[in-house]
Amino acid sequence: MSLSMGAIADDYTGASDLASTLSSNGLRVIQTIGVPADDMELPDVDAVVVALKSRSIAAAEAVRQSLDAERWLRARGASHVLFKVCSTFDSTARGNIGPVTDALAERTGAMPLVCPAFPRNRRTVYQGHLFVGGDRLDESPLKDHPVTPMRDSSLVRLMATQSRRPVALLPLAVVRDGDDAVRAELVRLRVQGVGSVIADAVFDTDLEVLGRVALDDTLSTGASGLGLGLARALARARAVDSDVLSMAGSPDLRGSLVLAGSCSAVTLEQLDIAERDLPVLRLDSEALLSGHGDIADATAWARRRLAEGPAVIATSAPPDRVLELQARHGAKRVSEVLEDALADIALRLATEGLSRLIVAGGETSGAVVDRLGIEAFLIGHELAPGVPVLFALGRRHADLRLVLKSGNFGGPDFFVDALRAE
Ligand SMILES: Nc1ncnc2c1ncn2[C@@H]1O[C@H](COP(=O)(O)OP(=O)(O)O)[C@@H](O)[C@H]1O
Ligand SMILES: O=C(O)[C@@H](O)C(=O)COP(=O)(O)O
Repeated sequence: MSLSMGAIADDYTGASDLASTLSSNGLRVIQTIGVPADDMELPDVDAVVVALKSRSIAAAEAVRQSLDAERWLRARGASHVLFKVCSTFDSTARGNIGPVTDALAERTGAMPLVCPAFPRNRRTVYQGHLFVGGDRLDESPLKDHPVTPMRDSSLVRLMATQSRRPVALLPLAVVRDGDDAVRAELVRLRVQGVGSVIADAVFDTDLEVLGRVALDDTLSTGASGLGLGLARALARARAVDSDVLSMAGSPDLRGSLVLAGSCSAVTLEQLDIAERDLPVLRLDSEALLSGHGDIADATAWARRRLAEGPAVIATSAPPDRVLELQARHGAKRVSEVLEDALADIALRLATEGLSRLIVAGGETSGAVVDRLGIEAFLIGHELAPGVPVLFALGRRHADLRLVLKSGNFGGPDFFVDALRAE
């Protein structure tokens, strides 16, 4: 197996978002959880997306894991590697987008294009500013994210704060002039000693230009939009066929569990709507943090519901409640305890036999998939932009179908629609 491209994703929902985009744009794709063992047997694919859980860990550790993943991908023939970050550039002043991009770029002498645009989910970049729908990033709900609150929309500024290397902007006007104009501008920037280049992109056609040009170099950093550009360029060059699995099976909803740890405005609304049709248990986060919460009770509640149909368990809360809890217990501890609680419930119920598991939230999905010990996924069809059905591969939970939903993705009826999808 020689890969056309590889990708390193900084969280699990981000990885399945990218894998889905690569798959629906013509590549055969597999997603692995962590860097696979050297002897792991993989089907014949064009791209491997290595899912890490490195978005909010210490920068040095994120760099170490990413370099490990890169080594594995290059050893399997990937001449281009995409470092997949969030389309809302989730990161802190210390990283990890800058430090990881620097380390990967230095390994191969790359001057990566950096572009988190994902127009299908209304993330666009203009004059280096990131927009979420009609709002600048710093005025969007991402300003209240529990782990990585985003308080600036200038990607040049954000990247410059995190990176050791000079950062430049590739404006939309140049992208619109096409491949040759972009190539000429990149030569000029390289001569000036630029280390990475924030690229504007508003439509998929902009990302197609960026994808074609990015393949001249060894590395790029971006979200699924750049993945789309890369996949279309590779699929055209190699005429590969798309091989998307569909979610086979009956619409029997027994054993279908939804776990939500995302506190995004989108997930909160999806939960409110799901509650009209589905049994929803909202965990008492304060009780869990002060040691009085009972995971066994929640598991027993779900077990009873799952025998009849679907069940939803959530820790999700609005920004004022998140801040209160974090002020009392510390943000890191809150995240750890609540992610652990949902992961524990997932493991207990999966061991007894679940048919479907839908998880909302990137960090939360990471905690759950790690606890289940799943090694890799085949990518099925897309339920919503960036949210595919995943089929567990490997030694553990191989019959389980999963959906890992980024907190901000999916329409208002996502949970009910995802459960009903065949
Ligand atoms: N009630 C709550 N209060 C504070 N933090 C919470 C609460 N419920 C969940 N969290 C934490 O918020 C974080 C949400 O992040 P994540 O799962 O990545 O969602 P998203 O995809 O929306 O970013 C997790 O670390 C989760 O444990
Ligand atoms: O690029 C995106 O927006 C997603 O793929 C993603 O990474 C979202 O992260 P979470 O919101 O933490 O799931």
